[in-house]
Amino acid sequence: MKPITLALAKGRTADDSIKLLEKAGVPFPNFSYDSRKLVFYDTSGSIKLIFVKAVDVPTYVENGAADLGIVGKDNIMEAQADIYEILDLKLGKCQFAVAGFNGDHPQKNHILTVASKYPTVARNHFQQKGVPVKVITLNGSVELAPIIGLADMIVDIVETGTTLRENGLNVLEELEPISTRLIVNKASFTTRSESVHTLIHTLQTGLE
Ligand SMILES: Nc1ncnc2c1ncn2[C@@H]1O[C@H](COP(=O)(O)OP(=O)(O)OP(=O)(O)O)[C@@H](O)[C@H]1O
Ligand SMILES: O=P(O)(O)OC[C@H]1O[C@H](OP(=O)(O)OP(=O)(O)O)[C@H](O)[C@@H]1O
Repeated sequence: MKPITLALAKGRTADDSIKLLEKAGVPFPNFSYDSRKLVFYDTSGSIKLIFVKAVDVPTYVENGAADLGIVGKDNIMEAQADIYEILDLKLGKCQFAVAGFNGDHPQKNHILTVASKYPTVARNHFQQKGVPVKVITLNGSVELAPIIGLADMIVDIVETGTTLRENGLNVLEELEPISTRLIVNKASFTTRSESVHTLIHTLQTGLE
């Protein structure tokens, strides 16, 4: 039978995700960070793991290039992809937050500028509050934006709080808790039901 394809997010949660799969009884013995390989198979040959940039995992899954994906809730929310979110794998725990300088009082008629690696999340948050903002998209070092005056505040991930603290910023508002999730392509959920459900069940067992 054709293997099912699992897209695994590269980056800081990859190692724990591989360990979780291994604990659940799905080892990828050839997986190695040292090689430049991007495709791996489990021992049974029934799961094809593709190693992709975290931000791209929802795209692979939504378009059926992968049947399942392991990726952070941050990237799922930003992508707004039409997929099923099935399991909380409880890895990579952090939180979305609005951050800035405490005591900043925006002047009247001044439209707030918000910098973020997650422009859709930022826009949606302020839209829901009815606060008009201009969103500036950055790809990293987002905490720099309020310091150098590029933005009034940021929407970013906070884990330990060290990056905010070391840059003199504070959490102004706590948003969605983030963790790594298992996502599934909607068509695969039905057409590859048996293989998909076996992997879901296996991962569930690994979480216990
Ligand atoms: N402190 C943290 N900062 C960023 N992401 C975190 C943190 N803690 C957990 N995560 C989770 O880890 C995932 C991968 O983060 P990582 O920074 O490795 O990837 P990335 O955002 O694609 O990085 P880059 O584009 O800088 O390579 C995030 O999507 C998030 O779900
Ligand atoms: O609360 P903390 O434990 O300090 O973690 C949060 C920081 O980690 C992430 O940055 P990352 O290391 O991915 O760097 P980049 O986004 O600047 O590339 C995130 O964007 C914050 O800057």
